[in-house]
This record gives sequence, C-alpha cells and structure tokens, in this order.
Amino acid sequence: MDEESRLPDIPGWVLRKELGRGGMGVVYEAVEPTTGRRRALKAVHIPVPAPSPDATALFEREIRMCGRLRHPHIVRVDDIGRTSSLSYFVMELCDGGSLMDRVAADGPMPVEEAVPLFLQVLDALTYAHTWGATVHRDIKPQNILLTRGPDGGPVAKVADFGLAKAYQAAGTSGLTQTGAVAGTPAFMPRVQVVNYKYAKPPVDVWSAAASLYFVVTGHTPRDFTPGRNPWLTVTTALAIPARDRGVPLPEDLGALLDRALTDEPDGMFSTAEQLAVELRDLPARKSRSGHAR
Ligand SMILES: Nc1ncnc2c1ncn2[C@@H]1O[C@H](COP(=O)(O)OP(=O)(O)OP(=O)(O)O)[C@@H](O)[C@H]1O
Repeated sequence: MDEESRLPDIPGWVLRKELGRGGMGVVYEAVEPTTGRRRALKAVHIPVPAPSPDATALFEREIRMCGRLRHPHIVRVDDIGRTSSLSYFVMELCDGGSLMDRVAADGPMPVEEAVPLFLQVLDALTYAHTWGATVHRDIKPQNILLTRGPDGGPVAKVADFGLAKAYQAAGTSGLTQTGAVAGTPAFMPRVQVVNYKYAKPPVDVWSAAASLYFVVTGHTPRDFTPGRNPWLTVTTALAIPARDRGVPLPEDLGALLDRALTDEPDGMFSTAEQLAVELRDLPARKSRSGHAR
C-alpha cells in the first residue's frame, strides 16, 4: 500500500502527507484544489462504539467556540467537519512544526531565541484568558507551533485551543476513552491533576513556564520514572530547579522559572501578563550578558 492510499478521504481536500500525530489524532498537510489554499488538517478518529450525537455536538461546539479566537499567536481554525469515521478541523499551516519537534531535532534552544517566542505565547494566553474567556488546559511544546512572520522572523502560534475541554466534555459521554483527565501530565500543574475540573488561567501560565523550561533545558520540570503512574508523580514530585539540569542558564531566568513552577496554588502566577512582564524585564535579557552560572 503506498502512502497516498493510506491517507483519509476528506471531501473538498487533498491530503498530501502526514505532519505529525498525537494522542488523539493525526495532522496532515492539506490542499483545497478549488482555491489552492494550503492548510493543516487534524483528523480525530471517532471511537467504536460511536459516541452519542449529543457528545459529538458538544465536541464540535467547543472547537467552534475556539474558532472565534483571532490572534497573531493563536493557530487560526478555518473549518470543522465530519466523515463517517472521523471528526476533522482545518487550521493554519505552520511550516516550522512544533517546539517539541524542534527540541527533538536540535536539542535545547538558546535562551535568546526561546524567550521572545514565549513572550508571544504569553501574549496569546493573555488575549484568550481575557477577551476569549477561554483556558487552553493543555499548553505544551507539542501545541506551540513555529512559522515565519512577514519579515522572516520566527513566530510562535498556540494550537489546539478548546480541544482539551472538548475531549473532556465529550469524553464523559463516550467520545474519548482517555479517562477523566485529558492532557499531558508532564506539563500540568498539580492543582489541575488533583482537580481536573480546575481550569483557571494560572493553569495555562504554569504550563507555559513548564514548556519554556523544557525548551531551554531539554527536560520536563519533574522527573518521570518509567513504569510509575505519571499522574502520581505530578501529585508527589516537585519541579527540579531549572539550573540543576546541566544547561547553562542565566540565574534570573532559572529563578523565575522555579518561582513560576511552584505547586502552591497561592504562589502560582495568576495571569499570563504577570509572567510576561517579569520575563521581558529579566536583567540578563536587558544586558544580554547573563549566560553562565
Ligand atoms: N497547524 C499545524 N501546522 C503544522 N504542523 C502541525 C500543525 N498542527 C500539528 N502539527 C504537527 O503535528 C504534530 C501532532 O499534532 P497533534 O496536535 O496531533 O499532537 P499533540 O498535541 O501531541 O496531541 P493531542 O492534541 O492529541 O494531545 C505536532 O507536534 C506538529 O508537528
């Protein structure tokens, strides 16, 4: 069987190749022959037995609601649809892949490159939390995509807004079979795992800090032991100080990450803007001198 014949058949779109896959679906590069538009198309398989029409409608409603978000650092969702075996949505194509792809290919990213990208991510979160009244719930390096701006400069875009809530909302009615907690333990704060309905902006801010930690160190903040239940690790293990990861990091960035990755609900940054202000004002960034310990 050649690769073409394994690609799903989506009316109105020609799928060119697989771009990547996650826990719930597969993402393809897609072209609309009538317009020549190039997009990314995420196909989510409908489980057997099929979910109730209510669960499917709930799932699509969440995705549609997030399709309203319009921000230069949020992946735009253009369209959603369904075939007999899958739900899909069509979104902006980000040719640079995800931050996870980037770290897997090249190792940790230099701080000077990573921090501006995360200021963009935090700007997107500020917009979504305030104007959009939406919490992402699954910020992680796989959901931060890279592309180029009009001036050729690197641009980060947050993908999958609404998806964690959609899986969770529909999961209880049978659309997904992943259990009560949807999402990725490695990038989740304890409060979100202990209470999976807890979905307030500080959860996304913690996950953004965890993603930055990963991108500059190559490690997740907590160590996960193979074979041990990862959800249990989140409820018992603390984040390892960022500067103990063996990568030279500016002291002030290490201290900021450690503070942002507290598991004390009262100590967490309450808004993305607060973390952005501190990240933007790091003395090491201003002087561009702080590299070694
Ligand atoms: N809009 C896009 N443009 C380009 N590549 C994309 C796009 N969306 C996803 N990808 C690629 O596909 C990969 C898988 O995406 P997907 O959203 O399925 O993964 P995930 O977020 O890890 O999984 P899940 O959302 O199921 O937990 C990404 O890591 C990225 O490489």
